[in-house]
This record gives sequence, structure tokens and C-alpha cells, in this order.
Amino acid sequence: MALTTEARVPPVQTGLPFDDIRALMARMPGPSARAAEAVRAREGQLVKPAGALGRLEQLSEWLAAWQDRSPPTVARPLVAIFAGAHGVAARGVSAYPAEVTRQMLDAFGNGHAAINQICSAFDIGLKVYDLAADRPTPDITKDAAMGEAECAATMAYGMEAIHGGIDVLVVGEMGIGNTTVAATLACALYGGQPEEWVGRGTGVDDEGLARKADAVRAAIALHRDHLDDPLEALRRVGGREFAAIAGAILAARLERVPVVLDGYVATAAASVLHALDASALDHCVAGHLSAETAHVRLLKTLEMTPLLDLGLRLGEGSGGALAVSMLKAAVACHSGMATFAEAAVAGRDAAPEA
Ligand SMILES: O=C(O)c1ccc[n+]([C@@H]2O[C@H](COP(=O)([O-])O)[C@@H](O)[C@H]2O)c1
Ligand SMILES: Cc1cc2nc[nH]c2cc1C
Repeated sequence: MALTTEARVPPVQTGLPFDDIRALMARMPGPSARAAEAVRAREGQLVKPAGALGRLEQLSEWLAAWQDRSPPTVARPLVAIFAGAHGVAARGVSAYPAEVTRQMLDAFGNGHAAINQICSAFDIGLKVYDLAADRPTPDITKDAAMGEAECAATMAYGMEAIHGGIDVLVVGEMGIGNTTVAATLACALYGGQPEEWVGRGTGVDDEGLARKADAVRAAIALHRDHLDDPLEALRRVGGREFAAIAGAILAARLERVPVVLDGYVATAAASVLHALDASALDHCVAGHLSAETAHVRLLKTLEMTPLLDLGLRLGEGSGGALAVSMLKAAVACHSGMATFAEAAVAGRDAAPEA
């Protein structure tokens, strides 16, 4: 497993950065009908009852359509972990202290975390992005998390994740307090009550859960006149790992790299792009359903069906990395199976008429 650690404070640029992001969104390519058709044609000839590989067949077609390649590949998948720090963590919204974010960055580097083992098990690359994890963004109940230039520059920084010839990207994150930020962002983008978007995160008790809902309510109240624009919502009630994930997903679309979303936090970050353009996540699949209760609601809103449901609530890309094993299996079947003719197996046509 290759591990690269990127540690850098995103550079601050000037100009009209959100307009640059909107210009990139206007250039998003669509799926390749030609590659998808080639996959469908081959699937129909493989030695199995028609459609018997279910979702795996859909995944092969989806990968080919976005890679514009038949057969598709999952030869160089990468998990990108974006780590940020949040001022709102000081409000008692997490079961763990804020310094865990920095300590987990060290654990990722030392190969000690769950994600290191999962990436090793499935031969997935891992890159960790330290988004100033020692410098929390302001508490979103009191101020905007980021200025426009910082937010756009962090999105641009996240775009680096697709470099290096990868063929599938998993977006993951680390950041104590970020399930409260995810809940606030989801509430800002899609409305509803704070209670509908918060969950127990790392394992808060009932009082902690109530503090999370209060924090979401206070942040929405403070920023409510500025939440119609999803990018403005991202910079006000998001955080650096959310901006970087949104940037990485957009860059992946432009470079035809299919994306696997990890849990609630990564999905909330992706939602910013969906709120800007309902087709912006068509090259993404939900890797798993997190145990964070609001993930169901968010995935329904995005009309996504998760690949796995394992009761995970870890983050750090873990559910997305596990889902890569399904993508690998889909492509292995699609590319490696014989056709009925090659395997000398009788097809459906040879069945006796009733
Ligand atoms: O994304 C998820 O589904 C998810 C659910 C529960 C916890 N997490 C992880 O736990 C941290 C956030 O939890 P909390 O309680 O500090 O808000 C952060 O590092 C996330 O990676 C992530
Ligand atoms: C120990 C620990 C590891 C994590 N990995 C992702 N989020 C996390 C939160 C905690 C608390």
C-alpha cells in the first residue's frame, strides 16, 4: 500500500473564486453511452443467467460509462482522507477531544488505523491531506467557517487527489466535530429540523445529541439569509475537509474518474455539488450506509442506494474502501468470465419451449 501524506495550509488566492468553480461545473462531461453499451453487450454473453450478477453488472456499466472505457478498470483505486479541525468542537458535540484529529493523522502515517488495514487488504492507495488540522475553522455558530478565497482554494487543493493516474477515487475524512458540521450543511441545503440531521457521531450521549441539535439550530439562525447559494453554505457552515472533498469530486468528474463516497460526512460534502447541479454526482456511488442515522435521509435526497450496510460509523474512508472490493469483483467478473460460446455452455435459446 502506497501512503502519501500531504501537509499544507491551503494557499489563499484572490479574484472571484466561486465563479471559477461554477465555470468548472459548466464543463462537466456526461457518461459515455458507447462504453456503457459495449459493457451491456458483453454482459449479455457471459456464462450466467441474464442479469444474475445484479448490482455488479450495473457497477461495471457505470464504471465504463464514466471512465469512457470498455472494459472498465479498478487497477489503481485511491482513498483520499481530508482532515480538518472545527471550532464548533469546543461546544461538547463530540465524544472525543479535538486533539484526536492530529493524533489520527499520525496514526494514518504510521499504518496504525483501520483504513491502513483495509487499503492493504484490497490493494488500494492511500493519501492523507492535512488541511491545517491544528488551526480550527471558526465556530460556525458564531462566524463563517471560511472566507470565499480560502474555501475556493481548499476546493482547488482537494482537486490534487485525482493526480497520479488513479482509476477510482474514494473520498474520506477525519475531523472531530465534523458530524455536527455535516448536519448543519445538510440542514442548510435541504431544510428540515436540526434533530432530523444530527446523530451520535463518535458516540455522544443524549445531552451531547441535544447540544449538536442546538449547535445546528444556532448556526442556521446566524447564517440563514445567506444559505440559498450552496457554495456560500459550504463556506459558512462547512469546513475545510468538506470543501476539499467537493473539489476532489468535481475534479474527478472532469477527468472521468468514478468516485465512491464514504459515510455521512463525505456525503454531506458531496451534497454541495448536487445542490448546485442535480447531475453533478452521477459519477459517484455511495459506498455504504453509515450508522449515523441521518445518512439514510441524505442518501434518499440524493437518490443513491448504498452498496454496503455494515453498521460502520468510523469515517476515514473505511466504508468507501470496503466498497472498492465490490467494484473490483464486478470488473473481474466482467473481464474474466467466459462467454457461453467460449465455455461451451448451452444458452437460454436451447431451453425447451413450454
Ligand atoms: O461519516 C460518517 O458516517 C461518520 C460517522 C460517525 C463518525 N465519523 C467520524 O468521526 C468523527 C466525527 O465524529 P464527531 O462525533 O466528532 O462529530 C470524524 O473523524 C468522522 O470521520 C464519521
Ligand atoms: C479514534 C478515532 C478515529 C477516527 N477515525 C475517523 N474518525 C475518528 C474518530 C476517532 C475518535
